[in-house]
Amino acid sequence: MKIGLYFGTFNPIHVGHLAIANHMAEYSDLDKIWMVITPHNPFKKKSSLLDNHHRYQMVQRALEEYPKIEASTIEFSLPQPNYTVYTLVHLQEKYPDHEFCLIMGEDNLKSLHKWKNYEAILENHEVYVYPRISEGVIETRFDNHPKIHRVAAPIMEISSTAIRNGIKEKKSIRPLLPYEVFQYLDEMNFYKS
Ligand SMILES: Nc1ncnc2c1ncn2[C@@H]1O[C@H](COP(=O)(O)OP(=O)(O)OP(=O)(O)O)[C@@H](O)[C@H]1O
Ligand SMILES: O=C(O)c1ccc[n+]([C@@H]2O[C@H](COP(=O)([O-])O)[C@@H](O)[C@H]2O)c1
Repeated sequence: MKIGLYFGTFNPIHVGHLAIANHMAEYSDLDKIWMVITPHNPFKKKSSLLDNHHRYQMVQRALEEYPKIEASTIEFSLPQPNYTVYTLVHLQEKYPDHEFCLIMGEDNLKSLHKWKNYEAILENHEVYVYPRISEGVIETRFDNHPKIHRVAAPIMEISSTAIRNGIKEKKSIRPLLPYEVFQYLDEMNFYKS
């Protein structure tokens, strides 16, 4: 099977994430999408980060109606911070019959040259990149790269940061979250202080 790995902190998962995952599941050659919840992105501070378990619960609840998309906890048992190259090696050893591809927004492509062993990632895996409005430029080394494929997915400018800030400021952010995620956050009183 050809699996698209959609890595993220998902603090929390929002409808922008879901729209991308669904677009990839429906309009690409990928058989399945695994949303990999990252305990600790090497480029991000851990402050205001909910426990892995809660972020996983929200991803799982958001995906109940999407049979082609699954939540993956594979990084929970790997060393932190989570370097994607190690996760990919681990997954390929565990599932030798699957072909793993990466799904990322243009914002991540702009920093890919700073990722640990990014050359090894590109040597062994295809990368599907969808448009996302963000600062910075894409390194010329990635222009016309044979392993990097552009996907015309919709652009939805929503971020988990804006959602967390909105909740803190007592704004309604309800349309930005899948309903089950909104319910969970609200019941648990997350991000309110
Ligand atoms: N609105 C969106 N549309 C498309 N891709 C998105 C959107 N928000 C996040 N992504 C992408 O989803 C992946 C996981 O994102 P992440 O969990 O960091 O969400 P985020 O909203 O950017 O979070 P934060 O604001 O906390 O940094 C990243 O590859 C990121 O580029
Ligand atoms: O491997 C790296 O060097 C590396 C550097 C920065 C980010 N990543 C991964 O990229 C993924 C997207 O992160 P995020 O927080 O933007 O959703 C997440 O799984 C991070 O661990 C990986």
